[in-house]
Amino acid sequence: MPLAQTENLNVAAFDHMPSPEEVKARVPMTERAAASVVAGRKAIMEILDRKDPRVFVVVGPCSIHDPVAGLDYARRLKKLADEVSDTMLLVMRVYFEKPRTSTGWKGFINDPFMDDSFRIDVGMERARKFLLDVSEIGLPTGTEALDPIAPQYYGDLISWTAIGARTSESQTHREMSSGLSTPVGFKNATDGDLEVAINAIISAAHPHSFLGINNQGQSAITRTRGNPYGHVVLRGGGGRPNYDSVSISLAEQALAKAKLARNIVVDCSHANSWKKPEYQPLVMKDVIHQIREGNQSVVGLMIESNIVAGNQPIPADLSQMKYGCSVTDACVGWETTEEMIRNAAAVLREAKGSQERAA
Ligand SMILES: O=C[C@H](O)[C@H](O)COP(=O)(O)O
Ligand SMILES: C=C(OP(=O)(O)O)C(=O)O
Repeated sequence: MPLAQTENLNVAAFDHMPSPEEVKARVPMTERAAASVVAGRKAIMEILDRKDPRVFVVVGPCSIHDPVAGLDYARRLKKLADEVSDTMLLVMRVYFEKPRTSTGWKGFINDPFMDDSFRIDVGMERARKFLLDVSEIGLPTGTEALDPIAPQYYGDLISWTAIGARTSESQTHREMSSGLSTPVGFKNATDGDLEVAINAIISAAHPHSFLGINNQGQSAITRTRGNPYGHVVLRGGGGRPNYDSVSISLAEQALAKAKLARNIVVDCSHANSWKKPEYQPLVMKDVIHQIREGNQSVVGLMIESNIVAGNQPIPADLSQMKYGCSVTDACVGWETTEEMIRNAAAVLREAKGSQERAA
C-alpha cells in the first residue's frame, strides 16, 4: 500500500527563487549607496541616543508600486531634506511589503506586475534596485519588515525598520528584529494596545536563535546579538488616536516602568488620522507643538505622502493608473508634504533659537 500523502496538500507549486547572494550580484551595493545607508543609520541612532537633537521623519508613499514615480518623489524629497537638515532628518518611506487586514495587493515584492502573477523573484530584484537608486540619491530609507526572509535580500540598503501593528506581537518578527542592522520601530497594536510594542522592544533587545536563511539561500540556524535600538511607534487604534499629550505621557510612563529609553515616534497616519490624509497635517502640527512646549520623548514622526493626494483602486488596465498616486492607503500630496515639513522645521528652529538664547 503506498503511503497516504500527508504534506503540502494545499501547496500548488514551489517555484525557483534566486538566493540573496544571486540577487545582490545582479544589483550590487555601491560605495555611494553604502555611505548613505551608514550615515542614515548613524544619524537615527544618534537621535535615539540624544546625541543629535533633531527629529527624524519617515515620509513617503504608503507603498511603492511604480519605481519611476517613486524616484521622482525621492528627488523632490532629497531637496527638501537638505533644506531642513538643521532640525530634521528626512528618511524616505519605502514600503514594499503590505500587511493586509484581510485580502488585497500585498506589495511590489509580492506582485510587481499587479496582475496576480506573483513574480516575487522579479519584485525582489526591482525592489533592491529601487532602494539602491534612492540610496544613491543620498536619502536614507525606512521600510516595514514583514517577511522574515526578505531582509537577507535588501536589508543592507535600509536605515530604519518598522514592525507593523499587525505583527508587533509576533515572535517571528521580534526574533528577526533582534538581528536587524537598523533601529526598529514597533507599532502599537491595531486595537491601540501599547504593551505589545513594549514587550517587542524587550524581546528584540535580547539575542535569539531561530530558523532563517543565509546569504546562499540555505536554511540556517540564525543566531542574533539583540538589537538595542528598539522604540515605539504610536499609530492610534481601537477607535482612538494616541498622539495627544496625555497618550504620549502614558507611553512615557509605560516605557519608564519597563526601564526602556523614552523614545517615541508618532505616525501621523493610520488610526491617528482616522486614515483621512487631510488630518495628517493637524497631527504633525500638534506633535511638533508638544516638542516646542518641552516634550523630550518624541524623536520621530511618520507621514504617508505621495506626489498626488489620495489613493486609487488598482485598475484592470494598468495604463489607466494615475501617476504618483497611492494604490494602498490615501496619502497627502507633495505640496502638503512640503508645507507640513517646512512649517514643522520653522517651529523647531524657533524652539532651538529660544533654547540657545535661554542657555
Ligand atoms: O498602511 C497600510 C494599510 O493600512 C495596511 O496595509 C492595511 O490595509 P488594509 O486594511 O487596506 O488591508
Ligand atoms: C501597515 C502600516 O501601518 P500599521 O502597521 O500601523 O497599520 C503601514 O505603515 O503601512
